[in-house]
Amino acid sequence: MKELQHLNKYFLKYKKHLLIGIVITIIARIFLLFTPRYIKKIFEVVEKHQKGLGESSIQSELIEIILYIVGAAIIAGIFTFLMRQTIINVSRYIEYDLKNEIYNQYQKLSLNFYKKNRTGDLMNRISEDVGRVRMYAGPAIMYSINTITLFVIALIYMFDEAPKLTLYTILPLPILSVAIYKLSKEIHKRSTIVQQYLSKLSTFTQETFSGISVIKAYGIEPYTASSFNTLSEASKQTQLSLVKVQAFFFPMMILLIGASNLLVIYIGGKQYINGEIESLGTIAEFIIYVNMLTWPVATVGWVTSIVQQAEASQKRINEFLRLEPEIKNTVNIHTKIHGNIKFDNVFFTYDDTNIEALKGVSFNINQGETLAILGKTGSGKSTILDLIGRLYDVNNGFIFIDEKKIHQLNLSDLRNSVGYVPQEAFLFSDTIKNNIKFGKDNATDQDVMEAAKDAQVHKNILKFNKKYDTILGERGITLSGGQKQRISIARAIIKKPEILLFDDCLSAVDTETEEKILKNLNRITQGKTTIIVSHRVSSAKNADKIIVLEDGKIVQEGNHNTLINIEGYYKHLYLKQLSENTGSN
Ligand SMILES: Nc1ncnc2c1ncn2[C@@H]1O[C@H](COP(=O)(O)OP(=O)(O)OP(=O)(O)O)[C@@H](O)[C@H]1O
Repeated sequence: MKELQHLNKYFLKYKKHLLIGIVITIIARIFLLFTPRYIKKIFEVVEKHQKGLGESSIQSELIEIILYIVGAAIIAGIFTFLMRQTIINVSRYIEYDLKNEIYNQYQKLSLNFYKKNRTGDLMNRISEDVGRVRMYAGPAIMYSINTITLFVIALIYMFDEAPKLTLYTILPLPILSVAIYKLSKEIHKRSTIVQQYLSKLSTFTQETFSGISVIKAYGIEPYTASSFNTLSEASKQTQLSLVKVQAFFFPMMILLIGASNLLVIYIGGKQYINGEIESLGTIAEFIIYVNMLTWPVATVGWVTSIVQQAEASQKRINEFLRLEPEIKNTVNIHTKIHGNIKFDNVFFTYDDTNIEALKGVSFNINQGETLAILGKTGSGKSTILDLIGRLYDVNNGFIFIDEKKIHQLNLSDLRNSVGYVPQEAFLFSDTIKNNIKFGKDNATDQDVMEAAKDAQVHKNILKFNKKYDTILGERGITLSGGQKQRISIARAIIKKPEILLFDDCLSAVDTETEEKILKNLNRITQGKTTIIVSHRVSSAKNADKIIVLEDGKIVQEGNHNTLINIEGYYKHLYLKQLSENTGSN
């Protein structure tokens, strides 16, 4: 129960609802327990009739009792409804709060966390694990209060009436409870395996459908179909094995209720014959008690297993909730960012791969200047951009923004001042307009259009039927690589940030469009600090400063005019691309 203590703060938050729920449960059970006692009274009235009491008085007594029974049942019904409305509702509130807590924590955690944990696992903890914890926060608590109330009140009545018969009646109940506990555990074990297979099946189908064009192009449909068959066959077997155990549940309940009923009739009958109990009504009353108590007793086993599952799930949830984000904001006051950037002997190694991506990189750019970074693939270009957005912290050396060490800046101010266009454009399944506005929520339609024009994608958008309201992604149209890149550029420039980072984001557009975009960027980025990572000299040639990286180190530094006159990577690339262009003209 240690892990579940995490929920105490929520119980405290909803204590009023819970207390009302508990009181309502107790009232509901008290009214429910009226029925057996009145049934006994009916027997007694009939017995009186046998002893020769007047017909009309018996009739009115019977009608009175029946009215009591109906009245008690209606009240018990209303309170049972309210019981679910309070306690189960609390569990839904807690489920909502817990999901939000986990989601907010996920958002705070750094990129490394996402690399170490699979998306499926993150999703499971926020959906299935929270679902199991909810079963503890609602149904488990409700059934426990229910059982305790019912048991205490019923046992008081029963002992008062016939102590010996009571002992015999409740004898099989602990056996039932233990049996249900064992069965619930087995059901849980098997349903976990069923769940695993279901998620394997959905991952498989999802991947197949996402990669359907590759599958069709390679003609491997029969192979994927047979893999699917094997997987679904295994899944079917796990389902069948689960159903087998589940099938035991009700027969076992019926068997044990039957055994208790038999004991009541046998022992009660003997006691009646011996004169130990006065009325046959007592036996009828006890049979109803047995039937009333069986389900709550069965739930003791069920609830125990729910609590165990919830404890295990909460443990998994707590593992993530206790994680401290690696990148933390330590500055609460706002910091204005101007855009002077300085790298001072920066070293950076990726945790998971142990790859040393930057080895003593130093450079600086003043506010409003443009820096181009070139270099072979894997030389560390994107890493520099990630470090400026503080997606990672450096291992050694310093990054200064406006003469302040980067970790001395308010993190959200820093990120709000950065417009980042990643190497692989990521667009949401939403309208084109919302994808562009993503960087600036309050942007007007005019702003969106301006940004799209500057990114040279406006004309393309107008060709779609619904123009800016065209839905992208799974539910909508698929864009070409170049169109995606340009929408991603529009998203960054609409923000009008102080620092713009372009990570090889013109690779999929033709050189003519590239030229136009660069011309627009030149205008837009006046006064803004811009870093362009590229493999093309055409993107770099107008930059105030160019650096060439090789294996995490700066090997060349200068501007276009100086670098084309020095032997090295830049001149080599320039000549190569020049000859390619003249060749193609
Ligand atoms: N998220 C990551 N986790 C682990 N290693 C990484 C990660 N990103 C990059 N690396 C490694 O760090 C090195 C530098 O990568 P980086 O992406 O900065 O290079 P790049 O110059 O931008 O390459 P490209 O031109 O192909 O985009 C590479 O060896 C790469 O394998």
